Amino acid sequence: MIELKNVSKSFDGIEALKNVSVTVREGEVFGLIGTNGAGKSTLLRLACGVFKPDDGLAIVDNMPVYDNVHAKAKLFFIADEPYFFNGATPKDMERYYSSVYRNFDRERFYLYLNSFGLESRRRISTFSKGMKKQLAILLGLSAKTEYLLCDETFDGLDPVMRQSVKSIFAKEMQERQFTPVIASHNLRELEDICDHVGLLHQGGVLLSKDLEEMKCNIQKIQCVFSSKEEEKRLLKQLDIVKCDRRGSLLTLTVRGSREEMIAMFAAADCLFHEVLPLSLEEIFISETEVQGYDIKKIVLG
Ligand SMILES: Nc1ncnc2c1ncn2[C@@H]1O[C@H](COP(=O)(O)OP(=O)(O)OP(=O)(O)O)[C@@H](O)[C@H]1O
Repeated sequence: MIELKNVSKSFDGIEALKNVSVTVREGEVFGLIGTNGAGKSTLLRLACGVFKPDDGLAIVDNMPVYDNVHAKAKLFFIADEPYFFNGATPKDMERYYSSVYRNFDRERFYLYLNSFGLESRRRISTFSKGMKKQLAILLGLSAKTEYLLCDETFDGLDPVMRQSVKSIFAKEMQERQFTPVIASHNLRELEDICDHVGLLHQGGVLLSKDLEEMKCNIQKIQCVFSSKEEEKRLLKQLDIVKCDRRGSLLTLTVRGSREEMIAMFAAADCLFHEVLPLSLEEIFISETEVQGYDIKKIVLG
């Protein structure tokens, strides 16, 4: 488990994080979302012991991580601009990380490299930005650390690559203790990947919740009512977050459980109704609205 307990960090008077507490449990994919400058990189750097908190504690598996090689050996951090040695090839980087991480799986690294079509002896400086990100992910996965901290690593990966990385994450999570933490400024980049999402805003945590838990509480329903009267009657009973109308077709975002909605709409006089899946953005709109925030001003959809 990674625990940040009341951590604060400032840089020359700029408060990057203020009294932030976050817990990342083992075996879940933790998404960290926030706009540019919200404090995501600072939080990840505190979590992996690159920075020392001004106040509070960063703990990995019950060990303070700063200046602690045992705790640090459990983490691999992929920076937003991955660092590679000057003139290095993927093979050179493999050699380096093999010497740093004692469980580094060389065989798997070359298998991954091959399946991603990256050449082991080509200079990394000739790779595209996306290829560099892929390589950083493959090095991080092959290091076999329990925690993989990814700073904007998914942003900019093409859909096919995202899917491949997602499947590898799922496979690794099945095979061993593996907990990825993925920071992004874009909710869509985290869609379908995360089990838990923490929202950072102006150096503080606005919310930190399980996606399943959030999904249980909000539903999207498309429906056509048999009459205006029936529409009015049912809408009055619902806790509506959003209502879009196209002719007689209504698309409603409503607070409540799926079972509750199915029962209400089945009992109502509808010509048609269907409960649909919600996007992460729609869930966040509802969650942050309760706290008086406009999500569109906090993160980019
Ligand atoms: N080394 C540093 N020196 C000075 N200020 C810094 C440093 N690192 C971060 N900051 C400041 O701390 C705040 C949080 O920055 P941070 O990089 O953690 O945000 P972020 O959420 O990762 O942003 P982005 O999405 O743009 O990468 C910003 O105001 C930034 O200017």
